[in-house]
Amino acid sequence: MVADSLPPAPDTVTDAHDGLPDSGPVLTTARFTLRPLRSTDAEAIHRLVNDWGVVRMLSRLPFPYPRQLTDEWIASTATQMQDGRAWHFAIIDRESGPERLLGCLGIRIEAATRSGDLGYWVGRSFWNGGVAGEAARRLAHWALANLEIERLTAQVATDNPASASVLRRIGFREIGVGKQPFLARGGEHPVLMFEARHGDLFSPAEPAGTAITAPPVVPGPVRRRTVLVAACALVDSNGRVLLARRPEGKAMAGLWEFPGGKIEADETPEMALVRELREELGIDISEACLAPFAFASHAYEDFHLLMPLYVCRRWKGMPVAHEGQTLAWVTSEALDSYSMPDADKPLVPLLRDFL
Ligand SMILES: Nc1nc2c([nH]c(=O)n2[C@H]2C[C@H](O)[C@@H](COP(=O)(O)OP(=O)(O)OP(=O)(O)O)O2)c(=O)[nH]1
Repeated sequence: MVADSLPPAPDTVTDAHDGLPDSGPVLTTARFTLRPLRSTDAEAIHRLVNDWGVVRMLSRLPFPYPRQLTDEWIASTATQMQDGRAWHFAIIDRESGPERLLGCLGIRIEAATRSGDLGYWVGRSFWNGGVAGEAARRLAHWALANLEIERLTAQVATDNPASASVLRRIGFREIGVGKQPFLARGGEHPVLMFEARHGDLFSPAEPAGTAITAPPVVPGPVRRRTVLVAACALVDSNGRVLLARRPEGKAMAGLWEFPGGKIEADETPEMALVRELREELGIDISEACLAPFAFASHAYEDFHLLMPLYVCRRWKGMPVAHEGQTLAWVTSEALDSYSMPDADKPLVPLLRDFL
């Protein structure tokens, strides 16, 4: 269990009310459903969390944990989600027949640093079954792909090695030690601090430890197929560039890219861009408005990307996301705060100087 986890401190402002709209994202893993909390979860949550073994690892909870605080906290989660301040979920076991709540997890957003703090706990009778890892991995992937954050943080009490290894298995990196007040323990306690960014998280298919295993030594140059992709920096009259965030389910989900796509066999790069921008954004550009600007040549693990980048200042229509992407008009000063694919990184300073 992560120290800075759920539920919040008793003095947290809450909007207690009866019954909650069951709205908000619902995520699934192989075994569990992660869904927004309901007022009817209170009894199960209180029973599981009001346990010294659980509470001592959660920084913000008193012990014993009063039932009334559970109700207030559940009510507050809906408001926090609506305001985009935090996203809380119940971990529901789908295999158990009638709904069985195993624990909770959530992410609190720190807008100023574009980061989200991950917290979770699992009821004692469900420990050692991989519940926290499976749920936290899903939430971490979802958050980095869908929320306005570029990194995740988490803290674990130093006497909670099981939780630290959950984070490592997901792909979190340890970045230091600190101290946190733990209400139930009546004072400060040392914590390990963790962080994960795009690219750190292991995919569900990757066996734990993949990233730290030394790659096999391959003699000679690695041969990869070259993929041709045309991309375009659309620049508006205020000098802002349009970036599109790759949606969940695609490779590099959550990273921001220049609109564009693969060049088909019978296409020129310009033809591909005219087609892609119509399909992806619903805008019409003319080939004559595409100014070649720079190119990326980058070795990804499974292919080599060759990507000409064009600049375009004139088009017809208003860009609208047609393929599940999120769009953002970004000033040149803000470009650095958007995580982009590795291939794009050398292009950003060139574009910033140009704008
Ligand atoms: N459009 C675009 N693609 C980029 C950028 N940087 C970068 O590495 N890429 C990569 C991501 C993809 O592997 C490939 C783009 O191809 P795509 O958009 O047609 O492919 P995709 O993975 O989204 O989807 P699919 O067509 O393969 O289903 O190039 C960029 O700035 N813009």
